[in-house]
Amino acid sequence: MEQRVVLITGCSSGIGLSLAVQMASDPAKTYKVYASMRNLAKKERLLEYVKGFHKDTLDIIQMDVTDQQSIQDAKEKITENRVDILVCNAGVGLMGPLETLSQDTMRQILDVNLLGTIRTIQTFLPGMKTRRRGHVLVTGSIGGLQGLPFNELYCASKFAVEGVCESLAILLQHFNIHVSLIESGPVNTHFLSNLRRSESGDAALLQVDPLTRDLYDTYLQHCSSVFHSAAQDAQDIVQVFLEAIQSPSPSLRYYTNSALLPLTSRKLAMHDGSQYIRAMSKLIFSSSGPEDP
Ligand SMILES: NC(=O)C1=CN([C@@H]2O[C@H](COP(=O)(O)OP(=O)(O)OC[C@H]3O[C@@H](n4cnc5c(N)ncnc54)[C@H](OP(=O)(O)O)[C@@H]3O)[C@@H](O)[C@H]2O)C=CC1
Ligand SMILES: CC1=C(/C=C/C(C)=C/C=C/C(C)=C/C=O)C(C)(C)CCC1
Repeated sequence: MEQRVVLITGCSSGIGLSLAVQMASDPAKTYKVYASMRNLAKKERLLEYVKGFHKDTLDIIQMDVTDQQSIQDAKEKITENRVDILVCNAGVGLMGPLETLSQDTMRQILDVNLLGTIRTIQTFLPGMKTRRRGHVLVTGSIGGLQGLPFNELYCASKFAVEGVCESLAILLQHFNIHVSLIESGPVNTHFLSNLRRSESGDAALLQVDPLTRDLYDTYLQHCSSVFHSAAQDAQDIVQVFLEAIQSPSPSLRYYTNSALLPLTSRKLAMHDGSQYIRAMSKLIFSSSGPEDP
């Protein structure tokens, strides 16, 4: 049977790397994986994982999702001249009080997470439409479904990606193209160490009022304990990707961690949003307690 051609962005580490390794190592050689990364100097880690298995199932190519020319060049390296499964996974985190974020930092996050995802889809969508076949998968986040304090820009980028995918999914039904978001909570990857903080770092933080600084400290402690105690492994996320990829009728959303669902449904339980805000505030800041108005 003809191999299914897969392009994955952000394969230098984390979820992208694990997904590329798993798909390229499929014993039936079902997939031809183009594992893309913005910096090919980082390809050794991926090569170590696949060892000798990859000759006809893996190609590592350069692709920076913030650079349209680099996406175009990557497209031209796909010898099959088609992509059946497109995985938009590249992304960066950003944490810090909103008022400390520089214009450049905010632009960079939106450029990678939102516009990078859009550019990638724009480039490969026309081919899928012509062939009336394709599956676009995007690494979504709890931060795309509900607000997280001190993650305003990151959440804005991931909420926006939800809007792009949900809107496209309605249209693309007419082209037999599926869109799926793989919604993850915390995952043990390089995400936390790679995440951007405010450009001007500690100096900007010192300008912020003391209550915000205290709450930020509490959040950072909470976040690191959540990542240590409840984070999933990239391999768990890969299993959910494969479930979506192998489904004859893929859904728009897949949740990697059922523990997230109660919080997500709180958001919808009261239409004015108050229940979710109260629950999340209590979970994260319970010891600090909100000040009386
Ligand atoms: N880890 C988590 O807790 C969660 C992560 N996610 C999402 O998962 C996705 C993957 O992150 P994860 O594996 O966790 O973290 P990693 O930091 O390990 O991986 C991120 C990948 O994105 C790449 N990347 C960053 N900027 C660009 C760019 N301009 N062009 C191409 N690639 C780029 C990185 O490359 P480089 O090495 O060059 O920086 C890296 O390969 C992201 O979209 C993230 O938002 C969602 C929910 C939870
Ligand atoms: C408090 C709390 C949570 C906090 C999650 C956090 C802080 C997640 C951060 C996620 C990031 C940064 C994702 C990136 O894509 C959970 C686990 C939802 C549920 C239990 C209570």
